[in-house]
Amino acid sequence: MLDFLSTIGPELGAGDLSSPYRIPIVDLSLPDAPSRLVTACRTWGSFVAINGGVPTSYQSDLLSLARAFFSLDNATKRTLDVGQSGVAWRGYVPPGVESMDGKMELKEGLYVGPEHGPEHPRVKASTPFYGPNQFPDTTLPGLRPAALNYIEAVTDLGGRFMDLLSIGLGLPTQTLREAFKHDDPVTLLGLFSYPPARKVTKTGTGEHTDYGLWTIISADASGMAYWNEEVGVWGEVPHIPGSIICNVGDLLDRATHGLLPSPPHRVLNLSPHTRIAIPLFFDPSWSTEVTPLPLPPSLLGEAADPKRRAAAEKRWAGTSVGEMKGKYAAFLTRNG
Ligand SMILES: O=C(O)CCC(=O)C(=O)O
Ligand SMILES: [Fe+2]
Repeated sequence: MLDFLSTIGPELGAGDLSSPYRIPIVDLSLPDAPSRLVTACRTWGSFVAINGGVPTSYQSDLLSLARAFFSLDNATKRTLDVGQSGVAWRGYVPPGVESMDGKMELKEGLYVGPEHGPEHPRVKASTPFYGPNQFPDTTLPGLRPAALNYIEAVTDLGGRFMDLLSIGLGLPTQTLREAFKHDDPVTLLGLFSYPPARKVTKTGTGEHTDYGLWTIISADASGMAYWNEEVGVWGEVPHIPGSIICNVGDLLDRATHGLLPSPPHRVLNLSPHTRIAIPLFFDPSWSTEVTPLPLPPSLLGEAADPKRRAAAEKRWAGTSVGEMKGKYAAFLTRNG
């Protein structure tokens, strides 16, 4: 893969709408949304959704409350340290702690999720990603309700993406929703702050792929780019207020026999302002038996094309989705 730093142009990071390589926009209110979504995912592994039905006030409220959270003093933020939450992985992550590519990242974060009380069977069983949230209720009481409203609306949207994808792949509408048990998805929301990079060598989030099915992102500025392996270019994500960025994760790549690639991506904030992004990681139910999807024969034929299959196997090698069997829970405990 080309190093993205060698492809950097003056427009990179500015979300240049005239760039020939940018992630396609899919208007979810139009009848051709299923086919556009599938084409975008097959080409880029990602798309920018507009008219998705998530109230724009939910996005803008949570983006500004997240910004307010990160401007709190360090001592206050550290009282919510993610380490205190154990396997639930909910709380504050200071800058420099997480790394996607082994290099120091500028990002700081607060992980939150749907509320699960102490009596929830998965909390009692110490299931990863289930457990109490750590919200700054005293200093920022609005953050909890804004995050919970946003999680609910975006989780619904994730299910809708599944339906559109089923239709676009020529399958009955409910196929993917049922295959991944999306009445009971595993979700986690990251609230992330990316200070200005100042140098192009300092990524906010280093190059990586996402593990699960979809990552669904609202952001208040540009800075995100996806790698297209076939063309060998970075595709910039245009910043359209009110839009929602979505990308395929490794599990959906594998479940679609490699037809929808999980794209390497990174965040590089070259603007002089801090960028806030709120990705929701949308995964199957914990109890899903994950198997490759029953795609129509024509698509299975395309996926079996030797060149395409070899590229897919290269992507899967060394990831937890390489061996596609067992419950979703087991995937997380394998190398991811
Ligand atoms: O901040 C973003 O826009 C996305 C971050 C990301 O890629 C991730 O957390 O997996
Ligand atoms: Fe990611």
